[in-house]
Amino acid sequence: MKITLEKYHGLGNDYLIFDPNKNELKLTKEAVRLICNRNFGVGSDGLLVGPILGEDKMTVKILNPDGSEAELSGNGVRIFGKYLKDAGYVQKNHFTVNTLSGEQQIHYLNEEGTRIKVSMGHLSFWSDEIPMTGPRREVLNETMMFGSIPYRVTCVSIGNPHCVIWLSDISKDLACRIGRHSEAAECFPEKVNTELLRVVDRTNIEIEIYERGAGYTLASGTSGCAAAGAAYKMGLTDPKMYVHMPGGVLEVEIEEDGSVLMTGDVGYVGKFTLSHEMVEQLRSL
Ligand SMILES: N[C@H](CCC[C@H](N)C(=O)O)C(=O)O
Repeated sequence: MKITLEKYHGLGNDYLIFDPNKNELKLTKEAVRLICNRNFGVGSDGLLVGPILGEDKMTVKILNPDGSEAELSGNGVRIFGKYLKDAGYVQKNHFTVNTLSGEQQIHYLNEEGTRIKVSMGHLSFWSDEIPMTGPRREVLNETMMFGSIPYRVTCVSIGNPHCVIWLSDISKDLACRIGRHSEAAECFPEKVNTELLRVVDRTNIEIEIYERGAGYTLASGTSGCAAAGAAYKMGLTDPKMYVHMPGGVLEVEIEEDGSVLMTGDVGYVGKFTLSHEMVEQLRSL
């Protein structure tokens, strides 16, 4: 049995694509963890399983390296959009991809499909839609304790849950120190992605990211959209801005109706054919 995986990255947020039309392997949580492991496996920030074809829809399952499934991944959907073009599944420059959180519109902005615009759906700050415990309210500028330290947080869903913390100074170290506490805080029944937000000016923000189910990453599309949405909701920025992350820059636009457009680059790393030994190990998990 031959298993091949294609590796892409969105601003350094790397994903492996497992195409079920080309690979026969039952993917258990343990198998996903091993494939994504940077020492014992191929290594990535997640796995994209698709296209799952049916009823003239193309669906992608988004799996974190801990084996959990995510409702949406901004970099993941952009990467998947490029794979669909590279693998010949689509010829048009504008089409729809189906995820757990709904349908995303993909627009190729160049012939190679390396620059892609995605309509990411709507932002919601309502606690029951994030989800968060406590009375139903919009979670804006609330004080929350992470690691016995108080932080002002704005929480938002864009299909997956986010906790945005506005600070004057941000760093990888601080993102990891806070993220370790916030990811699995009791008030987030489905856990949470955490972003540290620094507002540079009305059209530029900077973020550091600690992803649910993945930990620290160099970039995250949904995190970029969530942080941009929170900054705009707090009146700190214009609706269109550049989101600067350690891995690169995303363009994010918050539309009048609260829907979000995200534009950024995608890179192709290469194809991996797993060894017989690795395939047998995966089949045993
Ligand atoms: N870890 C996230 C999913 C991946 C998000 C990120 N890689 C992106 O590009 O949006 C979650 O569990 O909600």
